[in-house]
Amino acid sequence: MFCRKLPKYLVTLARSYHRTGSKQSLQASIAKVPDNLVKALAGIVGDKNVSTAMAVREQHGRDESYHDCAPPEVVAFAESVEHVSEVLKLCNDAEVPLIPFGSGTGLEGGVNAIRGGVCLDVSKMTNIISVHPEDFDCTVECGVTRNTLNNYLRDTGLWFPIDPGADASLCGMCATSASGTNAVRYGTMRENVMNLEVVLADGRVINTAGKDRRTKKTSAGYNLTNLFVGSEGTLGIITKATLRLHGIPEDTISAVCNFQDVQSAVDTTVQVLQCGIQIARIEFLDEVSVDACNKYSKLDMKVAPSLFLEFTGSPNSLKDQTQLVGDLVKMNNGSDFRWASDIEERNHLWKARHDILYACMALRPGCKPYSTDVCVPISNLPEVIVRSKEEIQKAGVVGPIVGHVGDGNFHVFFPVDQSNPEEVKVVSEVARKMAVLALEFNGTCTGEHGIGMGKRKLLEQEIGEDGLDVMRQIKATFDPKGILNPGKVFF
Ligand SMILES: Cc1cc2c(cc1C)N(C[C@H](O)[C@H](O)[C@H](O)COP(=O)(O)OP(=O)(O)OC[C@H]1O[C@@H](n3cnc4c(N)ncnc43)[C@H](O)[C@@H]1O)c1[nH]c(=O)[nH]c(=O)c1N2
Ligand SMILES: CC(C)C(=O)C(=O)O
Ligand SMILES: [Mn+2]
Repeated sequence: MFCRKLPKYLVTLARSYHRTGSKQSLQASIAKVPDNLVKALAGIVGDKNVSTAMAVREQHGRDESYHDCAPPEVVAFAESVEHVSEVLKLCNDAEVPLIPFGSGTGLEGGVNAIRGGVCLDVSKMTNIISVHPEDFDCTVECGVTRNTLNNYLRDTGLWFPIDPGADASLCGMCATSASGTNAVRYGTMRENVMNLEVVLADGRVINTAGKDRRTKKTSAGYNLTNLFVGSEGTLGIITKATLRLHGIPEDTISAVCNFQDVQSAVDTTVQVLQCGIQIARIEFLDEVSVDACNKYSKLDMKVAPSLFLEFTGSPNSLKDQTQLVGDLVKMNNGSDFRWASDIEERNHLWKARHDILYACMALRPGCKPYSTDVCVPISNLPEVIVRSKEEIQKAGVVGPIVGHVGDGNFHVFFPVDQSNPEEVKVVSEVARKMAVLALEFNGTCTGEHGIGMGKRKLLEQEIGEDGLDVMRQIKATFDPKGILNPGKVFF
């Protein structure tokens, strides 16, 4: 059976672990922890659910980003909220870092165990607990991915539209406040989460909106739900999410068109939104991204700044929307409107869009993605994109631009050779300048990928010293011993 009270020597080890300054002494004390901790962990989750094998640790010590792998000391797989709660009590008592792991598709090094400790993988918790079609909501366990949920929902005529491209876990998506190509129509995770079950650092289990509550609105006290959305595993482990569902649209048409320059494409986007057109998706690709996309996804688009569009609704509303958008495209000298109405053609187009990260990496085989993620008010978008492109060109690096431009959000996916520190430095500097530019234009350094390890300095610039102090106080309230994903969001 699991022993809840930790042996005294383990507690002492854990304390010295926290006090040690140098990396070497830190590692030395970590190295002694696993044998005992592993035993205690196995007592909770079972032998088959604990691993110290290097291959498993390495798999869990990195996400899809360029950040160096930082393997945890141990990986434990939870199968229930009780497991999560007991593991947290154990780590909290021993003051050992604990890093939640969803599906590892993050882009800011969120799962990297930069201070060692235990990785708690929650991907085995895959129950879809309830679906209420008449109320447009569902409740899922943390390991359910968005594709699994949408396959499950297929016969109900409903779907969960938040779509970060990757088949991420839905609670990982809560943890990073993910969004993607559908946000212009449906919002982000923030607007689509109604309640969360969260295990706190000391093992207590709370429901952020109260147990079993699933209302469309609430004014009951502080908004704990949205405090945990975007908390990146630093405040608690999300074990269940109650999510809003939406009706699958009656009809869908997609289109691609291209422009003479970046400015015209982005101006068109701004005008579409300012006209109040309820577009389902509007994505920008610059000529470098289009070229990458053509090569990787076997498309033959004109290599020019382009918009990928999607319209949904009744046949009549589709007619109105497409006509109006067509006029705006023409007004901005856009051309080559290509429609994709049959499902295969549409799927191919959007698959190409979702594969863009890999398409950009294929421009320089062996490189890892360094992704920027700034977001600005839509009216500032044309200037920020144009000036960002100038910075990329000045630095002489490959920097394809792809944007959820309907939200004022865009990325540069720099393929970066991690083994070349000079190159990493140049790319980091362009990314930093872009973020600072976005801040000057009333924007944020991250629209959807989160702070993780890569944007901690920028967070201070964005929120200000006092704002950051309040965030630290919140962290200390939820996690007084600082065991939850240490070194993320803050230094
Ligand atoms: C090809 C491709 C394309 C995209 C993206 C990735 C990739 C590989 N992403 C990024 C990514 O999919 C997104 O960050 C997911 O929300 C991460 O979910 P995971 O389950 O993989 O979390 P992952 O395991 O990577 O963890 C991410 C962070 O959340 C924490 N965490 C995970 N599960 C938790 C839980 N249950 N409780 C508490 N904390 C938890 C982790 O500790 C970590 O800090 C993205 N994103 C986006 O917003 N828009 C986009 O367009 C894209 N596009
Ligand atoms: C590829 C990922 C990082 C993304 O955010 C996107 O495609 O929009
Ligand atoms: Mn994105």
